[in-house]
Amino acid sequence: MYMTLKKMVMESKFNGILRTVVTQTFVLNPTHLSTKNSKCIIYTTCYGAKTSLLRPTVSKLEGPFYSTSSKIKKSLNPKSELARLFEIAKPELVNISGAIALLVVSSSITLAVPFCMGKIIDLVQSIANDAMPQSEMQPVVTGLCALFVLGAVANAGRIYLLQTSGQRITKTLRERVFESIMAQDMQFFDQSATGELINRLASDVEIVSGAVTQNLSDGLRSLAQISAGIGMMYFMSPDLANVILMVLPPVAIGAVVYGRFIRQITKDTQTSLARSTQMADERISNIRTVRSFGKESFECKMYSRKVNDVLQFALKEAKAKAVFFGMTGLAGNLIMVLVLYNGGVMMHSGQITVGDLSAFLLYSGYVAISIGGMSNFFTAINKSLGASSRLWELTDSVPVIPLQAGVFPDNTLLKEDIDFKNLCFAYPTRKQHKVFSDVNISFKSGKVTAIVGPSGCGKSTVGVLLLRFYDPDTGEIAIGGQNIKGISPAWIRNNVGIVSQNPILFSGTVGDNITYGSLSHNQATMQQLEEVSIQANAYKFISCLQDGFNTLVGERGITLSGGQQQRIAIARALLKDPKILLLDEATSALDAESEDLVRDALEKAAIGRTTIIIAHRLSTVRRADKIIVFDENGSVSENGSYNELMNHEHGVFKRMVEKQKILFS
Ligand SMILES: Nc1ncnc2c1ncn2[C@@H]1O[C@H](COP(=O)(O)OP(=O)(O)OP(=O)(O)O)[C@@H](O)[C@H]1O
Repeated sequence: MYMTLKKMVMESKFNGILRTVVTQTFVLNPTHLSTKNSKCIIYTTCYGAKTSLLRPTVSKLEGPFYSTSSKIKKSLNPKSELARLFEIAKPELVNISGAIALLVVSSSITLAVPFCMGKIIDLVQSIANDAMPQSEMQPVVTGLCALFVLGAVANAGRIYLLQTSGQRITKTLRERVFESIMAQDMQFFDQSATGELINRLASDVEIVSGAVTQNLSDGLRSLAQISAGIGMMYFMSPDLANVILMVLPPVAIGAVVYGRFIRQITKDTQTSLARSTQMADERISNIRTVRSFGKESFECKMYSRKVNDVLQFALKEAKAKAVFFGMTGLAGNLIMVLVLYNGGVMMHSGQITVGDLSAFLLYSGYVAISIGGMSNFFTAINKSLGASSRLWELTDSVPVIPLQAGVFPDNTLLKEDIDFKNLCFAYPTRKQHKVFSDVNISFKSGKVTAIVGPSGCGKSTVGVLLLRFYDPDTGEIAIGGQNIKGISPAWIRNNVGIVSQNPILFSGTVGDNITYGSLSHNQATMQQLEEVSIQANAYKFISCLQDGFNTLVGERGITLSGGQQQRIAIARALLKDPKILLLDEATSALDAESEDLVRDALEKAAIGRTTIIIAHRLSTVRRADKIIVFDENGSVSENGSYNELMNHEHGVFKRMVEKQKILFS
């Protein structure tokens, strides 16, 4: 349950100093709010620029004080969908305004053409009847040419400004969406497909930014031409103009129906496009599995099915588009016929001149073409509303575990023990399956603790809870007695070095991958790189690579052996000099020599650090100071040193060791 405080006045003690904090509107999520002894304890980020833990000694909350997540969405997004859409163009307001000003210039010139043409036709007729000298024509033609050049320059300027603004909006929107994706809770990633998210970044963003720049400009031009064209028609002949207006109401009604349809179909198309991208992404990134099963043609068929879904939506859209554009085209042509017929009659009775009728015809041509332009604009805006609602879903969702909120405690806290107290937990996507029910375990500071147990008992879950990828349902995890819910997750992650069974390296160089562990803006000196590589037993092999630290590792580090990847991962983890080490069975699946090198590096790294080994094999735990044994239900069945556990005659650990027939030296 989220809460929004409209106004909060609060006195807080922070670092021993009493401070008064007043916030206007601010949103709390449930992890930030708890009550203790009837006093409100609020962990928040509202104090100054830095994140802080505010423990108010006196707190007074002034209403309204309301809750529920839907409320929050409303309070965060009071604007209409359309207003939100145009809000993303705000930073480009100057350029877009400039483009609109140039549009006014070029459209005015375009709209003046029929009027001038009408006058020229009447002038030509007068010259032909010898009522005027030929020389009258020259300044008119020269003036017209100058006007056209000005129109062309204005048009070019408009297009340049809009194109560049569109690209910048696309960039900003992509950044915003990517940032929102990066900030989401792990639960979000458990539920979302990578390909789908990539599709939002690539395709939805493009549709949205195109609509608020290029399409907006084209739409405004069409709108200006329709209004000015009709205005000029009224100026020249109100009777004839009235005839034309008969055609517009059915077009407007059709546009509303069509707009709604397009909005929905765009949502459906983008969703099914996302599904096909997701499928392609998964299969291409796992091509080895596909190939080893010989499933290439099967996958092609599956992909074909997915893109066929996209095609079906596209066909529906095409039908609607065809009807609507056919209708607007017909409306335009009807306008021309009506003008010709009624205008001809009026000219015959001397109500208008041939020049006026020609000008009127050109204006009706403009209006007809502009109705087509408006149809395009209308389509684009509605498509964009469909695509943008998928983007707002992402940017609006408030993560339950924010990346930064909470205190950054003094690093001396890291010298304290880590305790899991009365901990109950189930993964949010599998609520019915309890991984832990009332678990109590502790990790002694500076010591090595190994966790063993059958597959699926929750060993790795201990690590993800410590890293606050998820919060426990009840109970707490404390460092030095301080509940980590009040500590910034960033602080915890900065101080935990992780080496996992399958370390993921990113494409880039060896140096880039090690530097990824840096806490100072992704930067490291060559000396630092060398130091951590030596500690990780990686320096020797890196020096033998063709380009040393500048050697490219390929996607996911594919060009390196498993042992080399692990040692780079150890160097990466050591670069931030973590006080806590989380080793998720980092020595499995290696040959004996590599395993020795990795194990030696890890043993050196563990010295002086609180180390947690998630042991999937029992051979790795012998040197641990303490071993925690989980049963298949995630309960602790035993704990103690290796020798203590092996001395339990019918102990679980001893049975496990014997069962696996592991030989210890
Ligand atoms: N992200 C997740 N969403 C839902 N369930 C999960 C998730 N991750 C793990 N689980 C489930 O939680 C349980 C504990 O998983 P965990 O990975 O902690 O076990 P483990 O003891 O480390 O297993 P193994 O030794 O096989 O790696 C398992 O039943 C697993 O299927």
